[in-house]
Amino acid sequence: MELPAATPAPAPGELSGLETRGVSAWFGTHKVLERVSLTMQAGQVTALIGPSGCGKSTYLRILNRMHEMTGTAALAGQVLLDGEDVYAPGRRPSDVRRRIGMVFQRPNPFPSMSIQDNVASGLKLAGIKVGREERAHLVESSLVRAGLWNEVRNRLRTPGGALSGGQQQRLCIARSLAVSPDVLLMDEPCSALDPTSTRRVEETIAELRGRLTIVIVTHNMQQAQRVSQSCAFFLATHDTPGRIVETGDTAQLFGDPVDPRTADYVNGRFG
Ligand SMILES: Nc1ncnc2c1ncn2[C@@H]1O[C@H](COP(=O)(O)OP(=O)(O)OP(=O)(O)O)[C@@H](O)[C@H]1O
Repeated sequence: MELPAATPAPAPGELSGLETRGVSAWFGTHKVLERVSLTMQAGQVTALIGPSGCGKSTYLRILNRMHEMTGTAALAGQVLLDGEDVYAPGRRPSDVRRRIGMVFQRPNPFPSMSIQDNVASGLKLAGIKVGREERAHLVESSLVRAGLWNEVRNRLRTPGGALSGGQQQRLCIARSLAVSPDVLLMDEPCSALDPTSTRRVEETIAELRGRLTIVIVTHNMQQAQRVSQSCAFFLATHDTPGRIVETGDTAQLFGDPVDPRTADYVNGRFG
């Protein structure tokens, strides 16, 4: 599947990269991640792959401080956005979540709210006040960047819930983009979509590359290869928590993996 070329990257220094150092995680006494260190390059798409239950979603939720919303959750290690610890004392989780947005497995627009209000709701939730004109501009530019503008420009006041599943997912991407995040986390964003909608979301990801940093969890090996430049393979066993087995350039990890467990997984021999 041919995807459009990435837009030219902004000047170096304008984009934020993300890095974790020795991140471990628990739910109660159950340790689910073990010392995960990973660099997610600014402006690139990093795919997290691995069998069910190896901790990919937990890791993603740690990156924007959603993990701590679960009562029993604990963690150790560091998450650095532009070199600064997002868990530093005094740093507000809501500020972190504005800079590091998230798109979920199932599209979750506000169904009875209009398309334009859905996009603008991200601003409201983040406490960002804008005038009417700027709001309209942000709604349009966010929908353009999410690849949805042409399909909805004549029905901005109709409910978000009336869109197709794929369009709803792109609406959720637009909602995230409206607050100008540095990083967009995507947790299996196409798993509830048909192949055509999946392709459209993948095109959107390709168009966003170079404009912000993207981290995507996917079970779809073809998708990981189509959309990402870097890849991390997670694995947990019956009695050991999830950890990274191998990380690197996507083409290399799929074409010439170093670890035999990576080779088995990317070639569909388990998981
Ligand atoms: N809220 C929770 N409370 C307790 N345990 C949890 C919770 N969320 C996840 N876990 C456990 O943490 C481990 C990792 O789960 P996680 O969802 O991060 O894995 P995953 O690799 O994303 O799986 P999948 O690919 O199936 O989504 C699993 O053992 C899971 O049961």
